Amino acid sequence: MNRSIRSVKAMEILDSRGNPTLRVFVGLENGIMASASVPSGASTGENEAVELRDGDPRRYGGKGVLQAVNHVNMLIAPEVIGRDPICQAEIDRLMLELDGTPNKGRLGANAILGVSQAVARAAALNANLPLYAYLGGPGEFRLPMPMMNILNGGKHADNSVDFQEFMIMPLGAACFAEGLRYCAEVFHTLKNILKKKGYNTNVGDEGGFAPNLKSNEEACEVILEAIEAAGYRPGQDIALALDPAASSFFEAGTYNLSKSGQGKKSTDEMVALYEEWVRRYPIVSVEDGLAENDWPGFEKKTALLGDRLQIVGDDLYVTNPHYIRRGIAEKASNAVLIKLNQIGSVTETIEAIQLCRQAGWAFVISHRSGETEDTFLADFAVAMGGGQIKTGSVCRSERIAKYNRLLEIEAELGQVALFQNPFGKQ
Ligand SMILES: C=C(OP(=O)(O)O)C(=O)O
Ligand SMILES: [Mg+2]
Repeated sequence: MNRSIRSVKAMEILDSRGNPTLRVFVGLENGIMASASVPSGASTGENEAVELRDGDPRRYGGKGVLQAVNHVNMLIAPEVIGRDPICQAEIDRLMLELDGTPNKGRLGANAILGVSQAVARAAALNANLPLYAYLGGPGEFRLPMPMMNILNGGKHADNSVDFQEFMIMPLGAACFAEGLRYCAEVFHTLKNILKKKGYNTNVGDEGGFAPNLKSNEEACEVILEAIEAAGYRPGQDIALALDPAASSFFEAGTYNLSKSGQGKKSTDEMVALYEEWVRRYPIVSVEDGLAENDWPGFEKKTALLGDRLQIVGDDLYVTNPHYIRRGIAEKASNAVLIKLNQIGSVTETIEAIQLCRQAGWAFVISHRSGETEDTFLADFAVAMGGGQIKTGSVCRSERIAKYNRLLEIEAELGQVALFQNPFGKQ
């Protein structure tokens, strides 16, 4: 049966923050129909590919995406129709050429990524394979270790915490399902502890609690208390990971911890703070501990702590092979956060991951703070085999959808499913 692409159509839907985003449908001549939805960040890196928004204040305060929808329907569709969906790289390259800008500013990275992901899904359905098996091949059966955000601050929450994400990693769990259970139990225990201490238990954009704590340190301490109260050993069973998202509090050359009232810090003082925290708390990973343009700071931090700590670049690299190459040459970190919509196509995201593999660097597949119910990310994490995923807490359905998909994949893989501590034995 003819599997070539018969239709490409986009529509405007809402994401988890109630902001517009795209859903793209790709139909094949043989009747197969696939769709994919595009996420959206809040603490965005300045070099991310362009998320095209209409800017018309009469619709969603200017955040509408009808232009991007129109670009899919009127400009991309005529070029992609008739092509073979298994030619992912060719279709992605074609869209880049059609866009013609270095940052996808004409068509919009949201338009291009929606098509790119829907094409991958259509090809997987056509091959009668689950998406993870189509993208990863028969040798990929590693489930990712959750890096679960359970306490929010920064731009993701209206509270007194400067650092954006305090996460837990169930390093001692024997399988993904068990790891997810560890995390869910700690999440519920944390809620009770926060309540008892008189804090609110509202949640931030990714579903972590957003209490008005007295300091950033208190966030680590209350989570450690929850890990122990839930019956786990901090560091062995469950470790901590942070994403301060430091670009969001970097002002005029200093790190301004204004939400907590802890004052301004220089790069050296921030590095010293992380060194102290790594000694005090069982922290295994810090993402964006410094701002996106603080390359010398990242180098210093990696030289000092890189043998003990996973140092992840998110805003620093924006999933862009160009910046990842620079990071590898300058030893600016030892890991990369991977977000499909920062670069804007499946092929370029895989290229970014290839660079990490070649350098012996770790990579963490990540959601955005604005998500949809799409579970592409879960399959993608298994297919890429990096063994780590960041996809929020367990009280928001758009995040749980990814966890539930990973549970399905683990069950489907059965005996061959692999779940490993990415940092070796604790
Ligand atoms: C997921 C993140 O947040 P956002 O999507 O807002 O960039 C992050 O910074 O890692
Ligand atoms: Mg980040």
